[in-house]
Amino acid sequence: MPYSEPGKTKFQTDLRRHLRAKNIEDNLVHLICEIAEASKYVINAVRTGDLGVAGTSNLYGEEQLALDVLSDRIMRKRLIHSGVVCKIASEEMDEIYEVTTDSDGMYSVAYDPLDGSSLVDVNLAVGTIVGIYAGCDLLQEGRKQVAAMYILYGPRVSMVYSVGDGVHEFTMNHLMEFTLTRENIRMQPEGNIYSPGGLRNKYSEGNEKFIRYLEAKGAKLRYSGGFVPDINQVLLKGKGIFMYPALNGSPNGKLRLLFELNPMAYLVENAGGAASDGKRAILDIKPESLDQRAPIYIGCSEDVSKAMEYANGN
Ligand SMILES: O=P(O)(O)OC[C@H]1O[C@](O)(COP(=O)(O)O)[C@@H](O)[C@@H]1O
Ligand SMILES: [Mg+2]
Ligand SMILES: [Mg+2]
Repeated sequence: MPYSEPGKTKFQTDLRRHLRAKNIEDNLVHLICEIAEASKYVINAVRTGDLGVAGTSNLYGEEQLALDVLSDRIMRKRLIHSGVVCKIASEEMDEIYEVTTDSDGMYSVAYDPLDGSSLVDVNLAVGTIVGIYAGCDLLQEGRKQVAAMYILYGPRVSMVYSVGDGVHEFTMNHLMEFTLTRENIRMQPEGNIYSPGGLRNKYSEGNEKFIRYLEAKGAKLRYSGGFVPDINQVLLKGKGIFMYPALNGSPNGKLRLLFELNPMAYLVENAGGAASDGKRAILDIKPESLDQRAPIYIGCSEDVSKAMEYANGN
């Protein structure tokens, strides 16, 4: 048999090897691999776990499913025992969890353990979203993230990550290992897919006009109601826009800055796309609270610029 190096065959590059080539701290390599490991238990829970409610609610007052609670516990335990995390914030926890006060070489992690969990009862794709910061401050602008990733639990399990040096997709193989499937994903300037969240009868006139503009240029509607698969489609096809705008009665839209928007904005910007709340880049918003929400337009840069023009009534 011809010689092949560990972690790399003619067909496969594993995640750890890919990360090691990125010239980042060993602790960060370890952390990203630990999160990828945790996702194996989350997918197992999604595939075979209890689909019922947990009987509790999260800090947004939303009813938690048993799967939300279990996925959160799986992620949290893995992060606590990773030895490289000082603070953890989760969409399903009321407060920041402090693992240690020692900040030396440590990271903080904000995550949504099971995004789109209301879709599990109809067997649609869901995901886990993660943003990583160096040190122990979680209330920083998203631009300060040193890494972001999501795991998509679809017909296949895939993982997309960036440490600021390209955006890369890995897919879980039959041994539950993540192997490289697409490297240096890039978005085109303009797209032909649109994914509009929120009740249309609560859209502003500007947002309505933007939808009409997209339809007039021949863009196709593609909205599953799961942020991870919807973003994954826009990002991997490289052409499209996802939006969850301000709505009448919900000026900050629905999606959460720390747990959902910042990691996705980091990934999309690193792939050459853009993400805005209608006025400024998502990654430039300084969060004031854990549960902060923001409107979002995210995807191809020219489509996002156009959305901002319409949102601001130009
Ligand atoms: O039901 P809507 O209003 O279309 O909202 C869909 C959005 O809400 C979410 O389900 C919110 O996430 P959670 O499931 O983590 O609460 C996103 O995945 C999705 O983009
Ligand atoms: Mg979510
Ligand atoms: Mg969630």
